[in-house]
Amino acid sequence: MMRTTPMYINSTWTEALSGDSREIYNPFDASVIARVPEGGRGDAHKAIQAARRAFDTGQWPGQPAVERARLVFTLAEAIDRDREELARLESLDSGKTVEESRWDMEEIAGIFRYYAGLADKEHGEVIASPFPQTTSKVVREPVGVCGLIAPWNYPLLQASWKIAPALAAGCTIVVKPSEITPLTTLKLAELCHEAGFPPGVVNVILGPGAEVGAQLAESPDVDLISFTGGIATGKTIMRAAAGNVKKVALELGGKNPNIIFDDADFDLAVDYALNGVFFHAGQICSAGARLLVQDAIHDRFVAALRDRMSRIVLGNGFDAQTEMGPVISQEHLDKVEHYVESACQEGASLLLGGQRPSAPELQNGYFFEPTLFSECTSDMRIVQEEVFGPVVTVERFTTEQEAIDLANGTIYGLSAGFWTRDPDRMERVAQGLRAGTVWINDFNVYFVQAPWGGFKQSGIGRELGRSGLEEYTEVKHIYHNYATRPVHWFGAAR
Ligand SMILES: NC(=O)c1ccc[n+]([C@@H]2O[C@H](COP(=O)([O-])OP(=O)(O)OC[C@H]3O[C@@H](n4cnc5c(N)ncnc54)[C@H](O)[C@@H]3O)[C@@H](O)[C@H]2O)c1
Ligand SMILES: C[N+](C)(C)CC=O
Repeated sequence: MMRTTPMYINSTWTEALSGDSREIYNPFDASVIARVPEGGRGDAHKAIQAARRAFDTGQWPGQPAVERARLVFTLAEAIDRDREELARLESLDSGKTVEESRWDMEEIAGIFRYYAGLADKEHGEVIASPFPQTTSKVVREPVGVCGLIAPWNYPLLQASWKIAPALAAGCTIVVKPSEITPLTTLKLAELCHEAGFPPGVVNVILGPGAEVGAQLAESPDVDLISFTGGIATGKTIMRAAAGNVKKVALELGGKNPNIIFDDADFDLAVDYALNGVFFHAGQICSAGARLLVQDAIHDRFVAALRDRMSRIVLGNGFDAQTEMGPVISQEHLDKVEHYVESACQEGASLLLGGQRPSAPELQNGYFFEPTLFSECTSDMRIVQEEVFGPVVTVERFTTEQEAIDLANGTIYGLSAGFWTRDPDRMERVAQGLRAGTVWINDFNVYFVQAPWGGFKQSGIGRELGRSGLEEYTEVKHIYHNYATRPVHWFGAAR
């Protein structure tokens, strides 16, 4: 299957100004599945100008919110209709199992429905003015032109967390998917076209982050940049955004602790420890890749985990029996291997995996075996840094406070989970953990109604929920004096 899809700028299908293109690969076997334009700064500039005009002429932001809601809802219905095609495209492009991609598409349609529903629920607020014969009200207005930059691991899901609320709020958008996984976002552009968004409201551009993404971050014509991706890129974007003090929303990485207390439901905790890590071969920002296990159950837990991990079925995401696909690219595979080597050198005990699988049918793809390290300590790189692969580390602890301190002992604070039957401990530990999401007796749960985002260096701002819509609005206070009297303060005889 070979697709060729141009970029989408000002409601027009567009090749790159340079004429350059890029091949897109299936991580399962490194085969070429598509060729797309490779945009550059000039293409980004064109898209930004289209979004700027669409915003400044007011056609979209000035529309009644119910009208915007109608179009966002129409888009949700189109996504729902084409969800199987979208899911298959996502799996081809990212290597994740088609079953996982189906969940993503269901969730994505729900995200557009949710924000279509919220679009006309913003009523503003009347303030009790301290002055007579005046009124004071607070309204929310769309922030303007938004640059939306998405990563490769959940290409359409992460883009939709931005696109749906931005459109519902009345912003105009320039979307940049990861250059290696653009296919579902291009398909979404087709669905936006079909839904009938006015020209310039939705633009999708492609190309390398350091050019196209950087142009979005730097441009004085962009009012807000919302970015999901790695911490180093996030910092670069913050610096670039300083030029015009644009608003910045960042969803960055995580090194998420999953704490197993000795009073936990043992079998459930083992089961969910696997769910916490191995979806999409561990390439999840919220992967519970850092297990903290209490002394009394440590050895039994590690043995049970190792046993289940050894039975994970690797393969093509389109095969029904496949449980885990490849990682995204050769470059990423090299990075995972490098972390595994560093963990061995630092003294972690490799209990399983740690290498590429030997099965002949997996040799063309970017596969890595589920990998388990025990005897890990908090000073190891493998414990502190995001590996973003099918690798889990186990640290041992004795007391509750020690578990909290270990859990909080990284620069990240995206999510955290813990397992216990003690209701008092549930409250204490949930309060002690410094993370944007805390799961008690569960892991890796997210839904559109609840906010998502990170403490510490895991990010700035929140996506999803009402906060996800508020990110795309400016607060305006309107004060009206309807009985203005002279004050004669300056230059008048008193
Ligand atoms: N917090 C969350 O909700 C969340 C969700 C998904 C992924 N992530 C994080 O994303 C990372 C993996 O994604 P990735 O490898 O695609 O990240 P990345 O930072 O390499 O790239 C993300 C996007 O930024 C673009 N980009 C790269 N350099 C840029 C620059 N200088 N200026 C502007 N844009 C630039 C890329 O082209 C891509 O579209 C992981 O760290 C993961 O934890 C976080
Ligand atoms: C936010 N989430 C869990 C959907 C994807 C993180 O990579």
